[in-house]
Formats: sequence, structure tokens, C-alpha cells
Amino acid sequence: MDIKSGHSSPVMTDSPPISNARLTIRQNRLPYSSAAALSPNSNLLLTVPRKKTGVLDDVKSNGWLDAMKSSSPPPSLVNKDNFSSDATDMTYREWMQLKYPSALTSFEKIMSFAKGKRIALFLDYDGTLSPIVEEPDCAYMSSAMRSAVQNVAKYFPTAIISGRSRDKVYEFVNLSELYYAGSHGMDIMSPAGESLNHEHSRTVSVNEKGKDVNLFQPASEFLPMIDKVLCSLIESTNDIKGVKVEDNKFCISVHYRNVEEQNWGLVAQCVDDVIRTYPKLRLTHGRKVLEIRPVIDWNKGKAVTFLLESLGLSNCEDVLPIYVGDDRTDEDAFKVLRDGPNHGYGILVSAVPKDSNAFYSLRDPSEVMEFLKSLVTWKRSMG
Ligand SMILES: O=P(O)(O)OC[C@H]1O[C@H](O[C@H]2O[C@H](CO)[C@@H](O)[C@H](O)[C@H]2O)[C@H](O)[C@@H](O)[C@@H]1O
Repeated sequence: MDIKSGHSSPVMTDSPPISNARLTIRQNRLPYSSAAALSPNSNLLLTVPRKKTGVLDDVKSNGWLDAMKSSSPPPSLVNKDNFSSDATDMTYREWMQLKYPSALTSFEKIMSFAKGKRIALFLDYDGTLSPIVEEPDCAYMSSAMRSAVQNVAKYFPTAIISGRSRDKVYEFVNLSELYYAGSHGMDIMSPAGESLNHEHSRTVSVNEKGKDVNLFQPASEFLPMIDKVLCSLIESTNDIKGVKVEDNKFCISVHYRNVEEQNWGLVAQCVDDVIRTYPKLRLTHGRKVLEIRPVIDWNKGKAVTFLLESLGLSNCEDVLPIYVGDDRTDEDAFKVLRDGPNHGYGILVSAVPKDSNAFYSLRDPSEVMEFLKSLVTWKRSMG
């Protein structure tokens, strides 16, 4: 498999090393040692530093709990409507003005740079196109947002890049004209009738109309392992109230948003117990979710690079890629656009100040929608 991987993965820095921790909760005995069964292409394999300290107290030693607590804005900072309170609004405004200007107020500036260029648009799903909600299966996109995405895709090649399984995110977005990259970019699909132009992509019939799409799945060899780990995680977390284990095909999400905070350590421990026997899997943190994925050098940033190449838009001076996302996993894409040869703008969606590799910010999905509409208006005004 010849996959260009010119950028190093920043993901590993936010993945605490796996501990040898043991708590007094049920321990999984896995019948399967994934390392032995696996022979994925070595070009894509990452080396994950794993702590081998012998005795560690618990998952706290690895900073998992700290990462879990900081993985989503605390309720004291964000009210129900996802807007900061008056007390924190000043801090937010300072952060925005000094570090990550609003992509709405900077719209003309962005567009002056975009003049004469072809825009390629990459959109994260959860927290970007749909608001964060308690129940992952209910993160619906509004029809107004769907129209905004549909309109913008008439003018610019548009891709949805999500941690969710491709099927699930397609079900939510439901626009056949877009590119989709599910499982954090490990499951890429072209619109019907289009090709991904890669020697390892394959054509399949997907929908009821039997239309052909082109798929690229760099982690397909991991599927049997992911399925086993999924079963183990469902079983081991079964007794923890509020846990949800989500099958994202090439990765797994273990949600703790609805778990009592006092039990977050148990969740982390269950995950640790399972994945410690799978050195070919690694853990990353999302918004109140632990994400387990293959140790391959592939992420949302790589997916963006891949799609730009597929579209024939890579390394072109007259192309401006724009990526909009809210999560830590989107940082890989922001970094690629900031530092890589395909220079573009990352736009962080956040209602609270945080550090990012993005250039600009938007406060929430409603501002994302406004930004998308502005892009359409701008394009139409260009004639
Ligand atoms: O890459 P994304 O499209 O942003 O997907 C990242 C994860 O999003 C989902 O979880 C998050 O949103 C849920 C619904 O608002 C929320 O309940 C959960 O706490 C968030 O972590 C999705 O369920 C995960 O599988 C994705 O990996």
C-alpha cells in the first residue's frame, strides 16, 4: 500500500501512555492476542510509547482522569445554550480577539485571501454541524444546517470528516453529493459516480439505488481485532451505569458523559484492562469519550491530505482548504493545513478558550451555519 504520510501524527501527544494499572474491578481475560494475528502494512504502523512501570496505582497515574475531566467544557463555564456566562465572556472575547479571531468577523479577510482560489471544505460532524447532546444516537443535524451544507457543496468540494462510522454520519447528514471520511478518516467514501483516484480504493454499491461509490479503508486489516475489543468493552463496562460503547467500525468510542463522575475511573480502568493486551490499538480522548483506534499513522489530517490528492487539489497554489471542527481529533487536520504544503485555514468551534492549531474560531454550530451561508453568498457575488 503506497500511502503518502509526510506529516507526523500529533495525536500521540494527547494519548497518555497505557499503564499497567489494576483496580479491583473485573478484569477481562481476552482469548485473543491481537498482536500475533495482525500483519498490517508496516508503513502505516505507529510506535506507541507504553509505560512499563510495573506497579501503578490506577489510571490517575497516566493522567487519564485529568484528560477525561478536561475533555469537554465544564457546566460552570458553559450554560445550557452552549454560550459562556457573563463572567467568562470577557475571557472568551479576549481569547478570540487575540488568538483565534472569529471567522465571521474576519470573513472579508479570509475571502480576500480566497480570491482566485478554489476552496475545498472539510467539516467535522459532532459539535460542528450538530450540537453536543447527551445521547450520541440523537445528535441530529437541523434541516437548516443540512440545507446550508447542501448549498455550500454546490460551489465547493465538501467532505464530512468524523470520528463516527461512515454509515452513521452519512445517515445523519444524508447528502449523497459529499465526500465522507468516517472512523477518524479511516473509512473514506466518494460521492456516487466519483473516484478517489487511489490504487487501493475499491468500488462498491452502497445504497438502495445501487449507486457505485469508491472506498478507501487503510485500516481494514484491523476489523477482526476491533470487533473483539468492542465485545470485550461492552461486556466489561456493562455494570457501569451510563456508559455507552459505540461501534464506529474502525474505532470504538466509550462514552462517559452520562456516567457519575465518581465512576469515571472505573470506565478508564475497564478500557485500560482491555486495550493493554492489544499493542496495536491506542487511545485518544474526545469530548467525554475515550476513543480506541488502530496504531496506524492515519488521522483526520491524513484524510484531508488524501482527499485533496484525490480531488487533484494537492500542492496547488490556487487552492484554499478550510477545515471546521471542534474536537481534539480535529487538531490533526488543523495542523496539516497550518504546517503542510496544502496551506489553508483551520477554524475551531468552541464556546470556551482553548489552545488550538486552528487560525480562526466560531462559537457553536449556529455560527458554523452562518459561516457556510456567507461562503455561498460570497461565491454567488463573484458571479
Ligand atoms: O469527529 P466527530 O464527528 O466530532 O465525532 C466525534 C465523536 O462524536 C460523538 O460523540 C460526541 O458527540 C455526542 C453527541 O453530541 C456526545 O454525546 C458525546 O459526548 C461526544 O463525545 C460520537 O458519538 C463519537 O462516536 C465520535 O467519535
